[in-house]
Amino acid sequence: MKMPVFWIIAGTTEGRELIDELRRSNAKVYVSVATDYGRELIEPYQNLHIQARRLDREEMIAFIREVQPDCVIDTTHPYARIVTDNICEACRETATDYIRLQREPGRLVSNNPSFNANILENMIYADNSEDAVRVLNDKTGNIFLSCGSKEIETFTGIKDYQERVFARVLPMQDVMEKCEKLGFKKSNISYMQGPFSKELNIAMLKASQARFLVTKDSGETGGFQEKIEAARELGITVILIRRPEQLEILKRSGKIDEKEDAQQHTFYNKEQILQKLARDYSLEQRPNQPWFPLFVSLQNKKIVVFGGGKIAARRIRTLLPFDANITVITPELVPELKQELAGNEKVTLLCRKYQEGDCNGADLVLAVTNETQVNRQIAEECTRYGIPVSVADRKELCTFYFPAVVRKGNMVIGLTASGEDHAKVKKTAEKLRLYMNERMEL
Ligand SMILES: C[C@@]1(CC(=O)O)C2=NC(=C\c3[nH]c(c(CCC(=O)O)c3CC(=O)O)Cc3[nH]c(c(CC(=O)O)c3CCC(=O)O)/C=C3\N/C(=C\2)[C@@H](CCC(=O)O)[C@]3(C)CC(=O)O)/[C@H]1CCC(=O)O
Ligand SMILES: NC(=O)c1ccc[n+]([C@@H]2O[C@H](COP(=O)([O-])OP(=O)(O)OC[C@H]3O[C@@H](n4cnc5c(N)ncnc54)[C@H](O)[C@@H]3O)[C@@H](O)[C@H]2O)c1
Repeated sequence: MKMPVFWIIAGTTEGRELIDELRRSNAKVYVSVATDYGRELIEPYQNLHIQARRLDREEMIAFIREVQPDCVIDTTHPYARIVTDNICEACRETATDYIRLQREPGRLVSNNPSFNANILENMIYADNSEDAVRVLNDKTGNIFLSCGSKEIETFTGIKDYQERVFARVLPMQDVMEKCEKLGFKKSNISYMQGPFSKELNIAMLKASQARFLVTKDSGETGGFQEKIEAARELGITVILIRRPEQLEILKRSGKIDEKEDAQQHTFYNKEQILQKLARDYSLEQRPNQPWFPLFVSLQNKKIVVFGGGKIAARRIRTLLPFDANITVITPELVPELKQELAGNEKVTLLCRKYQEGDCNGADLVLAVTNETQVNRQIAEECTRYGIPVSVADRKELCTFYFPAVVRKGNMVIGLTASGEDHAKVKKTAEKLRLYMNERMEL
């Protein structure tokens, strides 16, 4: 059966969760994130291909034509409108299915009925930042912006903005420079990273003597509710910048024309989306299958081992009888092993840390350092060049498993529990060693 292919445009928690759900599936998963930081947040696995680059519309079209996904899953931020527009247009141009996964809009409800009445009375909807500025220019009193720095320049359109506007933005160099350049007073801008409690919101709104709070509907995990409740408690008017209209976006993907259909393309949680992917694109979750024992000659093959601790030592000892050329790259090596290896011309020791390119020319690689990030880089380098790699702290990154080896002469048993129970493998191997030594006449 054909393997389903998905292209996920990520960058949000929802996106990362979905990507993780596909780890054990039959799908081939392409992921695009905007930055290297976004890439680092994603746990790699074998059928996952990540690219960290902002694509424009034409590049998206080219990418879809190249990898031919069954559908494109847009998990970008609800307000990342330009990206969503581009994705939709690229889907329409290539006649590819478009699916949206996004955080559920924040619920403006509470168990207390007076809350709803109260907050709705004090709420003004704006279609976008420009619209919010228009509304605010008809009003007097201080304004607290909590809608990010991306469009903060629009708010310089507010009369007396240097006096009236207070803002809370992320503590990043470029954001600080931007705010200063736009002429905001230092004392009016708070550089802070969320999440923010209701109490903190109340304190900040009080300190700025705000009569208006401007916010986007960032959904429940975005601290939306805490802001709304703080505003309600202080009797402050909320200017709510609406989410870009879903229906309008979906129509542009060329995939729908009826309102009911819009619902079928938008999902608020991963369970719903996984059901759809199973139904429409034959997505299947695969149980963990046993790995096949492949016996290969290591004679004069080049094996590179990164790390020189307890585990690396155990594995090097296991490898020695198989007559490979072993290069060990590690700043430190356990002293007993150092002695054992001294004078062994099959072993080369390089006393330094891993460097990109070290795997070049290797037939087999063992990533056994105690630095997760380094092991991961080694795995990536090997995957790029098709070199089999075993990663001691992350079985998902292994393209082969290092087995427990039980040997007597040329009789070799390689043992693995398919990565599921290492302690059991060890115990079983010990029993087999005893059996081989005591009972086998070889
Ligand atoms: C067979 C053996 C060969 C060897 O290492 O020589 C081996 N692990 C052995 C022992 C062992 N490993 C671990 C413990 C601690 C106790 C425990 O977890 O119960 C013990 C027991 C001990 O050392 O006493 C911890 C551990 N292991 C892995 C992870 C990461 C993960 O699972 O993702 C973690 C968590 C690390 C952490 O938390 O940081 C991963 C792998 N270990 C593998 C091989 C590969 C699959 C083979 C299989 O099917 O098991 C695989 C998938 C990848 C690979 O490395 O190629 C060897 C027995 C040798 C013998 O006795 O002769
Ligand atoms: N698969 C297994 O059987 C198993 C069992 C237990 C632990 N582990 C995992 O294996 C890894 C190693 O365990 P250990 O007990 O040998 O650790 P350890 O701390 O004894 O040894 C780590 C070694 O890595 C080296 N190292 C550190 N940074 C390096 C770099 N940048 N480049 C090259 N070498 C570097 C150190 O010099 C040291 O020799 C850990 O990640 C551990 O979680 C695996």
